[in-house]
Amino acid sequence: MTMPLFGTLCVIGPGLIGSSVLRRLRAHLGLVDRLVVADRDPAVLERIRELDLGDIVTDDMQKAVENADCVMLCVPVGAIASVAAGILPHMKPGAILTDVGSTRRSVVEALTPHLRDDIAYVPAHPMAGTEHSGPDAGFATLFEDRWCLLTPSGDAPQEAIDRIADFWRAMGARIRIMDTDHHDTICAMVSHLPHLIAFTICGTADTLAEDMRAEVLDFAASGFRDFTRIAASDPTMWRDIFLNNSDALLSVLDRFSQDAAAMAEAIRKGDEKTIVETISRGRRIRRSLIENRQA
Ligand SMILES: NC(=O)c1ccc[n+]([C@@H]2O[C@H](COP(=O)([O-])OP(=O)(O)OC[C@H]3O[C@@H](n4cnc5c(N)ncnc54)[C@H](O)[C@@H]3O)[C@@H](O)[C@H]2O)c1
Ligand SMILES: O=C(O)C(=O)C[C@]1(C(=O)O)C=C[C@@H](O)C=C1
Repeated sequence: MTMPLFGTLCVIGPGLIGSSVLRRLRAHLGLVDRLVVADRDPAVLERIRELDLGDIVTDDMQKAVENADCVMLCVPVGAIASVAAGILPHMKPGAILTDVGSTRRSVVEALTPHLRDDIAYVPAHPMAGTEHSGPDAGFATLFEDRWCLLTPSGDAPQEAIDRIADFWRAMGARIRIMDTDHHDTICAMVSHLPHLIAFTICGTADTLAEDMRAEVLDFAASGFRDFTRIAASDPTMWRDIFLNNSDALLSVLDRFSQDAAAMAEAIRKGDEKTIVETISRGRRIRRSLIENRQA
């Protein structure tokens, strides 16, 4: 790995993910020479200054990117293409544009018309996070042992792909390169559908409580608590994810609904074999996640 990976790195949107990257870079000196940090929210910038996570901290996106060797967009997926459109004309020739967005197809389609021939675009999605957001939520070890999914287009130069892969390895992540649609289907299944179910089940429990005029959530013990941790996540981020990965999400939701209906049918009929098989399969899968260090 050539050091530094980037002379100047510009991070736009230093929330949970962006500030975790910045913290890691502050903890492992030498990966980049200079950190420029930009956001549209003055309170976020103030916090980044207090935490000393940037060498230059600004709300001027165009100035922020002009000397950067790499610009990393860490804003919600619904804002990635418009922020990219605003900064691309001001980036220096030969620089790399990357982002950490949770969805790919619609973001790439909206962003591609703004790309320049002399800027490589290498999207990278770290499969790591928490239900918290903002600059105070980040931590330097967030990406350790987690997958980072790179989805470069066929036009992206290999050198830029290698550079972004090296960057995420330095964040502690394991790298997998995959196709855009493949990415969206996988993430719909393992990330977007669980969030949809978690948000919805909290509402279902709350409505039941209203209907029964009784406390329901007061008695939510660890099953409900563990299952719904992710329902505390940020509404803007998740609105954008659901709307930007709607086809893949609706398709896996449909599969899940069929499987849930099959389980309901087994319970209705008293079909013990199907019930036990479904539970045992779930248990096996959950245990294998722990063995793969992803849980
Ligand atoms: N939270 C997770 O678990 C997670 C994991 C992997 C990837 N991601 C992706 O990473 C990105 C950031 O997520 P996060 O959880 O760090 O979000 P966050 O809410 O913690 O931070 C987002 C930051 O972007 C800024 N921002 C929003 N719109 C902007 C705009 N138009 N111009 C400039 N700044 C703007 C906000 O002020 C905020 O500081 C999203 O695309 C998300 O899908 C999130
Ligand atoms: O662990 C959590 O709280 C997360 O929501 C992290 C999580 C996920 O669903 O796995 C959320 C969105 C991402 O794009 C990647 C990771």
